[in-house]
Amino acid sequence: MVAVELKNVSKSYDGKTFAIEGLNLQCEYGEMLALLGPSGCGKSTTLKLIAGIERISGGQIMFGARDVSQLDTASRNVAMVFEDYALYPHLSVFENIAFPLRVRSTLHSDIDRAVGRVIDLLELQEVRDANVRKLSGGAQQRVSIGRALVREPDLIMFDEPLSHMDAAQKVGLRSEIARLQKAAKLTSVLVTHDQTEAISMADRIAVMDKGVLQQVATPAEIYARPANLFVASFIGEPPMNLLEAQLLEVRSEGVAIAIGQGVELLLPLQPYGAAIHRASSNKLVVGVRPEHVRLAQKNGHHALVMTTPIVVVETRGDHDVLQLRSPMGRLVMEVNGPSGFAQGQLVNVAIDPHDVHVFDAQTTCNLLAGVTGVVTRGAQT
Ligand SMILES: Nc1ncnc2c1ncn2[C@@H]1O[C@H](COP(=O)(O)OP(=O)(O)OP(=O)(O)O)[C@@H](O)[C@H]1O
Repeated sequence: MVAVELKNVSKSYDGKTFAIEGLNLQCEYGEMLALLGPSGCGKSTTLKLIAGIERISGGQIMFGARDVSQLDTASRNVAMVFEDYALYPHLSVFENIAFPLRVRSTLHSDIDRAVGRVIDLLELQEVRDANVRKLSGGAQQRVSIGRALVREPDLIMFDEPLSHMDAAQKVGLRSEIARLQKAAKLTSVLVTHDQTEAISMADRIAVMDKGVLQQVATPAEIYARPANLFVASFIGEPPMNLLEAQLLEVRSEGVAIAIGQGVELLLPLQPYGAAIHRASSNKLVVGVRPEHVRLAQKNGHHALVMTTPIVVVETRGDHDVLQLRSPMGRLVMEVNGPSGFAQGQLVNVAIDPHDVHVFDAQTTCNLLAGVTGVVTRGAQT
């Protein structure tokens, strides 16, 4: 069931340019939806429009069957969790969480019960009466989540909630928020520029660029089938290799394309025999994720093997990232570490046509976007 729906929503601050344009988006009950994109893509504006902090310039915002487009923040029952916690530094954990209820003049006994329940849920019993200033960043953020939860909001919005944390705190709180969100079936919107955060916490991700929604899907779907070149290059670390290519011809055994300096690759007829007709010209872009550039196996049956020099070796602990100068163009590949590879060494790499993504160079769309029944590694649509 749809909890929040944005119908053709637009927002212009200056009456000339649009910070948000024609946004259609739904968040289901109990779902965590992430708004993900680079700085300036419009995710904070979208959050403010949903919360009622900013007014829409066009379209409609629905909470269930209720049109809230013209309602102020107080009438929307939305709670916010900010990156800087926004706690009252002179108050205890208990009093910070109780604050929204005290403002509403809730009965003392009801406050004790409601705050106690939230403190249990967040496992803050041991620091219940401590001053929030004495807590770690992670614990402070849990208190601010508690303060949001105690109001029993219809929607909870997380605005870059982990930005102020160090790497270890991030990992812990990421899974903690995800656990809470699932346990309490919180309908929530997460705003983040960090793909790891979105992928690890959200049920679905809405990727935005320049105020326009690029794709909304589960993390697995987005990874396996990015809708366009923007999503392909934004999701994945190291980013997907994107190589210029050309359509040669459709043959009985596959769709022949030439990549870079004429390296021929035969794409499988199913699904490319039909999908290639969606291309607006013979100019294509082929995407290969670094983990899909593999070391060729001796006596292996590979569709495409290239011998390429290693230009750079980047050691990352459990894996190494190699930069290669291949006839296809510059390629980044990921191998298990420590790999022992060195700069200048020649390496035989293989690419499986089932692993590649093919985009229309002009429209930037994935030729398989919206094509159903195709099994891509990692996801089935
Ligand atoms: N109050 C405002 N007045 C005028 N323009 C604004 C205002 N807030 C945002 N904008 C503009 O709207 C566009 C979207 O900004 P927004 O802050 O929503 O993006 P964002 O993705 O959240 O970026 P960031 O992560 O940097 O906050 C940008 O071009 C920004 O300059």
